[in-house]
Amino acid sequence: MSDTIESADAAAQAETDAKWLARAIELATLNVANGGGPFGAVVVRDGELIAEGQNRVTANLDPTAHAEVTAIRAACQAVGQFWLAGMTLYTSCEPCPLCLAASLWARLDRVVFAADRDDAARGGFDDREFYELFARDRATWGMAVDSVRTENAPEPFDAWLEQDARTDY
Ligand SMILES: Nc1nc2[nH]cnc2c(=O)[nH]1
Repeated sequence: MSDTIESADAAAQAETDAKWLARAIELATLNVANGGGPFGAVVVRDGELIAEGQNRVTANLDPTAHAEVTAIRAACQAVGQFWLAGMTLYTSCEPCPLCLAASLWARLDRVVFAADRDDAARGGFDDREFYELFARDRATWGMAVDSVRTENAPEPFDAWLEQDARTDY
């Protein structure tokens, strides 16, 4: 590809990214006005909006209802699949570890964010704190994570592997 075509492609991509990030940021700010957290996200495929999401943690009494997770759930419902390969998640803020893992599980092609974990920290959110936590030994966490390996612990996986009709994901 020539340098000219490459830079034209990059410019078009930057314009597309800016457009969808603007919508994600708009959703985030609207959510604050409605009493929710300052996070919004959209899922896009081939230039088409598939789904939108806003943070619903306090509204739904659901600590996992982050904007990205809400958008991923809505997108999966919209396309009737549990994977989002070929799609991009645009989010108003860097995904926290939960949202990043959800993006990996959803098999998204790409994640694009505007504000970052430092902006979130300024707002009083623990995103950066949790990234730092994952980098440390679990023994240093405030939450105990204990492994109790019972004799039958592997049984569900035996059942899974023996299940010919299973749906892999
Ligand atoms: N990226 C992101 N970080 C958060 N931290 C708390 N809630 C959220 C959310 O919805 N999205």
